[in-house]
Amino acid sequence: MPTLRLALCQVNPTVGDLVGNADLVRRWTRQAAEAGAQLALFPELMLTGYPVEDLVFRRSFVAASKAALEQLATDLAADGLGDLPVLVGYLDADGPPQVSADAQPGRGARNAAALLHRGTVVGTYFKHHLPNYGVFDEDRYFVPGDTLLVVRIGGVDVALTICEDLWQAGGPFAVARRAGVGLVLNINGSPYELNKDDIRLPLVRRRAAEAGATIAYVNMVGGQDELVYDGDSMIVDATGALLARAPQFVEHLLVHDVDLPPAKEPVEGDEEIADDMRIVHTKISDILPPAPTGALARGGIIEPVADEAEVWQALVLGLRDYVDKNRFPSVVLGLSGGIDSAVVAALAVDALGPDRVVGVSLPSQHSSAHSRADAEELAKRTGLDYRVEPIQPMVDAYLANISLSGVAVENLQARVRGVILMALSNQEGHLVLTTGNKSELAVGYSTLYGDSVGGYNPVKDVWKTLIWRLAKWRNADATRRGETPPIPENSIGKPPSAELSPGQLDSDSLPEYDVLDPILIGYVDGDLGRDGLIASGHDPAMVDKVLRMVDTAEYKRRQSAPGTKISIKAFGRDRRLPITNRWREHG
Ligand SMILES: Nc1ncnc2c1ncn2[C@@H]1O[C@H](COP(=O)(O)OP(=O)(O)OC[C@H]2O[C@@H]([n+]3cccc(C(=O)O)c3)[C@H](O)[C@@H]2O)[C@@H](O)[C@H]1O
Ligand SMILES: Nc1ncnc2c1ncn2[C@@H]1O[C@H](COP(=O)(O)OP(=O)(O)OP(=O)(O)O)[C@@H](O)[C@H]1O
Ligand SMILES: NC(=O)CC[C@H](N)C(=O)O
Repeated sequence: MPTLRLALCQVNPTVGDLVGNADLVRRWTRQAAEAGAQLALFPELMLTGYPVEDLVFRRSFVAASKAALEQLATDLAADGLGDLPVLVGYLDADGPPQVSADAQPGRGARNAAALLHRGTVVGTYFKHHLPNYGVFDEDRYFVPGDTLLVVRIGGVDVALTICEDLWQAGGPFAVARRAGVGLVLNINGSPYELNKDDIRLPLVRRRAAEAGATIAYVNMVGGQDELVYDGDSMIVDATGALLARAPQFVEHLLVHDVDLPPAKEPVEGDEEIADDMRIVHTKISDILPPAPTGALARGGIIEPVADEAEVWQALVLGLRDYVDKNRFPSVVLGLSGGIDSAVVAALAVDALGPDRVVGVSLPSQHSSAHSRADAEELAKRTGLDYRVEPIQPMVDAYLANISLSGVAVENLQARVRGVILMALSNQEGHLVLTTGNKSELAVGYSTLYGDSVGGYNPVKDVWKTLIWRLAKWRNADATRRGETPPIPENSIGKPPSAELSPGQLDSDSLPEYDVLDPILIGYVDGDLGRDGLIASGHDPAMVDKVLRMVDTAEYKRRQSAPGTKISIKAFGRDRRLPITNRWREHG
């Protein structure tokens, strides 16, 4: 039985950085070769990054992607790595964009994978199943492929597939069984969602059974605007046994020796028709690197971590990559002494280090002594750059010149804070972090152009009840490691308050968060209607109140900063609703 040493390269590409991404492939291919690999795999749209969105419509970008692929094949050979077959995702096109006036049926942009060997592209596969739900819009961009490519490597027949091909029954994996392959490669740009890693393994097992073959699944890591990729690359054999699994949220080279069935005829050039796909065979078996020597490569199996640890890592990576890939030197945020800003500050310090985080206390006449003390305590524990900028003189200057009362005065304070944070951003170059959690965003509990100012919101997709769980987990984790817990216990324990008027508490305007969040989760994440929410046990009057708040806050969400998606339905691209909308479920 042949053995192939596979190298799954779980790397972090950057959208649009064709040169940098190609360099990443060259560096990791070298490492794979040094580990004795016989086949190296890189993620979906590796060369362009993923998703490239409307860059697909730019012919110049498509041409650059194709040229970068050819150049990469040449460079790998020049690097002395040409003997190692490398599978890499890239953007291709065999016709004008689908949206153009000269569009041709069945042709256009392609989400593609190329097998590189000895300085040339020896095979190309076009993604067959295109995801068009949630954050994915691939029907807008790509034409589906209809051909399964089978390559013979080291005496094993290997089929190439891309991401969504794995998520739907039928199609490439069923066709792979008809082709009698021993191994299916699946390259991914699969964004993180809480619990998705629990879905992936059973899914890969089902497809392994469908194909009757081993599956090597490689996913990218890193942040891209709202999305964060968690890696979680793995190899599962035809019986469903998990052979190797990479850690989440870090770059990783997973090298593993896999025993595979020898190829049967047919060979190169033979074609069959199966389901709605053709099968094309390419034979490159004569040009393998020498068999690896020494000990067997065993990639190891990383066990999944607790939900809070997983979400924390996702938020840290999403923030770090947003800041670094957009080339910000540092971030700034307002520290109120409350839990949201404390959690965002702790995330920022974990992501960037304390020297790159500025925390500003912006007290007004309503700020309590404890909130100032808690903000200062957080700064001391984390070591971030702490400043105090009292806002009252600026608020008073407004009020001396314009007559305001009630909510207008409350919001003025939040807006003066926003002005100061944006001024510090302009003056010193920091990215402003905004701190509204998902519960607040859902019900519109924030001041437009006030505390909602900012370029990125690390907790945009985190329900308030999860914010508290994360804070407790992060502190406990620090204690376990013998470190100082970053978040003051006071900030975790005290009742939430905007402190915009005397004695104000969130609970004056909102239900308690342990009542609010389950209704919001049903309405937002679950798309339940009023009747469904009441049937699942919620009080009808409370449901009406909450739904009214959510429905009328759409305009605020549409203007809100992007933030890391961690749930099945994040505000923004996952959940799109009209602002002007008279449909109401509530009484
Ligand atoms: N459909 C629509 N399309 C576009 N714009 C629309 C709109 N409807 C209202 N507007 C505009 O929005 C304005 C109202 O929004 P906005 O000015 O934000 O004010 P508003 O939502 O009335 O008040 C903000 C609320 O958030 C609370 N808050 C503020 C700050 C922090 C926190 C916290 O979480 O701790 C809570 C605060 O106590 C207050 O209850 C209107 O005056 C109008 O200009
Ligand atoms: N006194 C303040 N100093 C600095 N920033 C503030 C102050 N008050 C509010 N902010 C900013 O506005 C955001 C929203 O204010 P809010 O009072 O809701 O605080 P929070 O941190 O969200 O905590 P909580 O909602 O639990 O009170 C804060 O996260 C913080 O970034
Ligand atoms: N890029 C893709 O095709 C991703 C789709 C797939 N459902 C996933 O989330 O992993």
